[in-house]
Amino acid sequence: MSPTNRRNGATIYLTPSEDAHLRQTFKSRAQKCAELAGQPRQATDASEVELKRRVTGASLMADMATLTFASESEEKEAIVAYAVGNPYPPCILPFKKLKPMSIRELRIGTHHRGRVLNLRRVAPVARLRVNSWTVVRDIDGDVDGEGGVERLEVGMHVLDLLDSLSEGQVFKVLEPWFTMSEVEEGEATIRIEHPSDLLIVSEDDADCGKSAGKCKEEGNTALREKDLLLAEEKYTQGLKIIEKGKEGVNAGKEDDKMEKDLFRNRAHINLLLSRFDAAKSDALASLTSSETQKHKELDSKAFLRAGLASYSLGNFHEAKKYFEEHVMLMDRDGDKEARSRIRKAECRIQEEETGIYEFKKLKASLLLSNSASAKRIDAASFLQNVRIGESFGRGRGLFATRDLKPGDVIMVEKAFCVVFGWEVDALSAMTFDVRDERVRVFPAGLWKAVVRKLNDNPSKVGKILDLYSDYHAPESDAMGEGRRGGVDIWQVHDIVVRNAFGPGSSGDGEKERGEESAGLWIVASYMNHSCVPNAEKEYIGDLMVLRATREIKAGDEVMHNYVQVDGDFEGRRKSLLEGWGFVCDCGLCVAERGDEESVTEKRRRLEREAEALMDEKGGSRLAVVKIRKLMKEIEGTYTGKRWEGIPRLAVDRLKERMENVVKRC
Ligand SMILES: C[S@@+](CC[C@H](N)C(=O)[O-])C[C@H]1O[C@@H](n2cnc3c(N)ncnc32)[C@H](O)[C@@H]1O
Repeated sequence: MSPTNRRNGATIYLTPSEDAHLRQTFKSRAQKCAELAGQPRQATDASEVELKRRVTGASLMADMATLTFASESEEKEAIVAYAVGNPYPPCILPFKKLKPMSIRELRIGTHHRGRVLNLRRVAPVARLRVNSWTVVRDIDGDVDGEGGVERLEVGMHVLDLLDSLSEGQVFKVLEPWFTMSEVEEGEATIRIEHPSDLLIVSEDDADCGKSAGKCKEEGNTALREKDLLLAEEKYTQGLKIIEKGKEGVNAGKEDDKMEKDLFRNRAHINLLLSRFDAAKSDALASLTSSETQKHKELDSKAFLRAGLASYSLGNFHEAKKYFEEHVMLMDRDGDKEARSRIRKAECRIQEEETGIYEFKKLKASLLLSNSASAKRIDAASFLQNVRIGESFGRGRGLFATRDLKPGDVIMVEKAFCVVFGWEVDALSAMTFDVRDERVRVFPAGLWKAVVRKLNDNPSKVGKILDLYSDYHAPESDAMGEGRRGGVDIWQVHDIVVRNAFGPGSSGDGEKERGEESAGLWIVASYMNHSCVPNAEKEYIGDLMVLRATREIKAGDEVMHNYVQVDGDFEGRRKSLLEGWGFVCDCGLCVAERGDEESVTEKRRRLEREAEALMDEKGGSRLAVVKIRKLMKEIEGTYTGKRWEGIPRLAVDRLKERMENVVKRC
């Protein structure tokens, strides 16, 4: 083990003292929280100035865990760390059912279920790497002068939301959690982990006295200024005003036209924000179905937006249909770009149905470009050779639907989400899981990206939540009537732990940043592990290509290797148990488990002897003869019926190196 925090491939080594320190940090915080549980908060009103001073200074510091690591390490590289495994659900109650509470009512270590805090930010935001914090004041307190002031801390999924709050802006914290700070030891704080638990309230709502037209104008201005979130807010406000107007008697044709305009404009914003579900529904809601030339053009635009959204969601048949409608409603017979969109959708459909791809061209395009978008391949998934089914003793698994030969493509899958190591969002972190007290390296950047993608595209939530994880929903996490949306970040965490793949290095930038690429491929996630797999993965950008390495018959389970192929039995066993929570029962593990300790030891010793001879400089015929003899002896250690048809890894490893040794002689 290295004396410092050090990354080496996907591994981060900790010294025993760093490991102990990390555990101690998280355990003592949890202990302090338990000791103070249920106690009222200590009023921080008197120290509001001090709090504000600290928040300003804090932006210069790193997160506490990071800072501690960096000071113990001689290397500059620091690693962020945080605790997981104490899940709580996001607020699922309809907002109107929540009862307002004040800061003064907060109790330490408590999730204030059924309650809501109305707050105003009164200090800058100290943005750290996996936490941010600021100071907030009760809204009601502003009125009677007695409002409490408290620190508000947010986890990594809420950083951007907190950042987007302007000073003085009003917002709600749903079912607030009052706990011990992750940033400043010994401090109590309101803490938000689920993005849906922070609700930004626009100061003007449907009763603001503005017209919908004015909102549209303001939205258009915000769009020109590239403030997409503000533009979305303005168009939504306009739509609310129209909705409210419909309840009155004066609603007319003008409102109808304005409503369609607002939907069409918002569809554009939602496309830019990658909120494809909303972009599609807004675009379709904007359709006028009128025959006038002007309206046809507007509808054509709406179909284009719906098509682009469907394409991004991977619904290529639907995308093609919308692109065709777009062309049909154009006053001319479709421009070059419009026709090329239809062709692209047709190509994707063909890939889905035939599994025929231009792999060479795709690889070449990756080499030619270094941009992030180029690594996200424009291709469809081909999944027709596999089906998901029950795998005895292993939960669900992936099975072949037809016979496949070695080298055949089993499936091709486009990533649901990937964060490349050289992208700003990439972040590997250490987690301390309070459930099994294990410290793990975790692709935190991918976690954040998946949560964001799910919050932005609810139609994808079901598929992701169906993936395997150890997550057990806390009691109140049941789907209730009128349930608010909102992704449970803890559930997504546990899914990412068990299902993320590392698509390897994707460029020099990755090495510079020291972060690993990580992604989630939905169908591939159903593949179980075998130490003698019949499939291997290759990546072209974010496209996973899975090929058969052996003969596979229709109905056979397709399995790949979760761990280093040539790792020894004990190493594999440990890594599978700690990383994926199971004991492998593949032929190789059964055979190796059946060997006596002395046999395993003898095999290792002989292999080491052979390796030492191979390492000798120059190489001689005599060495070759000796190595061959040792290999024969190793062969002799594989005895018993259980070894029939099972690869002899020690011999295979030596065989691989032998060619070079023979060449040297
Ligand atoms: C990526 S998921 C694979 C799909 C999973 N079996 C399911 O039901 O969705 C990984 C999990 O599958 C199980 N698993 C995978 N390979 C296994 C094996 N060879 N034996 C037992 N369990 C296995 C483990 O629980 C592991 O954490």
